[in-house]
Amino acid sequence: MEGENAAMAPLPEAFLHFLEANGLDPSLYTAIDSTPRYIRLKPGCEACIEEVEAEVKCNLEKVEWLSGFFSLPPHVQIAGSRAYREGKIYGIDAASGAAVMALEVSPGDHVLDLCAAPGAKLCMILDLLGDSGSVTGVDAARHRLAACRTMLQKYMLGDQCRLFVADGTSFSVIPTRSRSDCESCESGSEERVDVFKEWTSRRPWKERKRAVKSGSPQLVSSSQPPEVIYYGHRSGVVGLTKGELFKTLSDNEIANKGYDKVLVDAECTHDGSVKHIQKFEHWGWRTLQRRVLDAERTDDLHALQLNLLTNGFRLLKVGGSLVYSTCRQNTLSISLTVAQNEDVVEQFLKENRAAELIEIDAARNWPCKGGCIPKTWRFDPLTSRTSGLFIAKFTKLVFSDF
Ligand SMILES: C[S@@+](CC[C@H](N)C(=O)[O-])C[C@H]1O[C@@H](n2cnc3c(N)ncnc32)[C@H](O)[C@@H]1O
Repeated sequence: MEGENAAMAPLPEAFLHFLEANGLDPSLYTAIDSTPRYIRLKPGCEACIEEVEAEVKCNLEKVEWLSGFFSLPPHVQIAGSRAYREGKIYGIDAASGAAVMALEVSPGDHVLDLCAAPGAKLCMILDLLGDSGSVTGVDAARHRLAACRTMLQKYMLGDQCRLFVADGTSFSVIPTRSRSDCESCESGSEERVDVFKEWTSRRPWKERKRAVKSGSPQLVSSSQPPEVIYYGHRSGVVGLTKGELFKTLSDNEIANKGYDKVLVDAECTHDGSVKHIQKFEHWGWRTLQRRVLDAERTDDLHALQLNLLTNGFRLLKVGGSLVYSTCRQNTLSISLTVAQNEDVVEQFLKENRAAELIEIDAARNWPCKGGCIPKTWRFDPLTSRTSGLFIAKFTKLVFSDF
């Protein structure tokens, strides 16, 4: 009820200008929210569709363009269902699923997810990876990454995964492709001390103390060293020394030993969901101006996104591919602004001569539209019936001066 009343109230002039400047239809904000909810079945759990339907008392509609995905009415809650609690289904928007599919993960790939928490895409990548390869998840928010660790455990996906609390704009840890990657592993038969043992959930007192000290949720800064908060026994961490795990390589070495695939699912701090915008009715439109439309904040966000994309690309090996996406879990997002998407892509291409924008072939069958620059794509919430997403894919060319 509250939502309906707010949805009918007129939008302030400044916000309308903002939408117009970004080619966004104001009806996004006046329409009643009818975007469906999506779930993804855990591979192997195909037989539980009827069980879920019975529990949530509605039919699951197969998403024809995205394997393993189903839509259900927006009001249906899945969190209380047995299938969800038992790790047979995931709650993940279909557009987010498309971003993962654009990566074209193959068995054996070493994948970096630079803004990984809370982990819906990371889990999907792991489900696609098969028995070899690894996934490295990085996030600057410790509490969010801890939730991601819980998710890995719930869905029993942690074996080939490692998680780092770190600033993605300066993160530098490369994948362990083989034991011979770290020369000292081969050095003689003397016993190696101080190596990472099997991961255990029992935390050493030092780490517990640090967590208590850090108190309220906060983001790590680029000056803080990365901290590994989880690693599976086939993630390439067990048996390495700290020095080997955090060894820094030159950009030339990374060109051979970097990640095969990188996902930069960049931060978009502004919550532009209808529900959030409606809150400004209560807080006042001046607050909206300050918190959402403020040019300085938008510039900061643009710089963060560009830096995340640039560092993700630095960690990619030559011939590998990187997907850049901006989306929100909330319905009807203003993450589709030009500043957060095409502008970032354009500036990145100008500054990185080894980067080439490439086609996402599968997108031709998705309910998305071309972005403002060729080969980029937008899931418009109104027409795609998803939460909205911008997506671009790059490859790394051989270039002598990167
Ligand atoms: C859009 S969310 C990612 C959603 C995630 N990929 C998923 O599928 O669940 C963006 C994430 O970026 C993280 N973030 C923000 N600034 C960051 C930074 N400098 N380095 C790494 N992560 C950052 C936020 O903590 C947030 O979890």
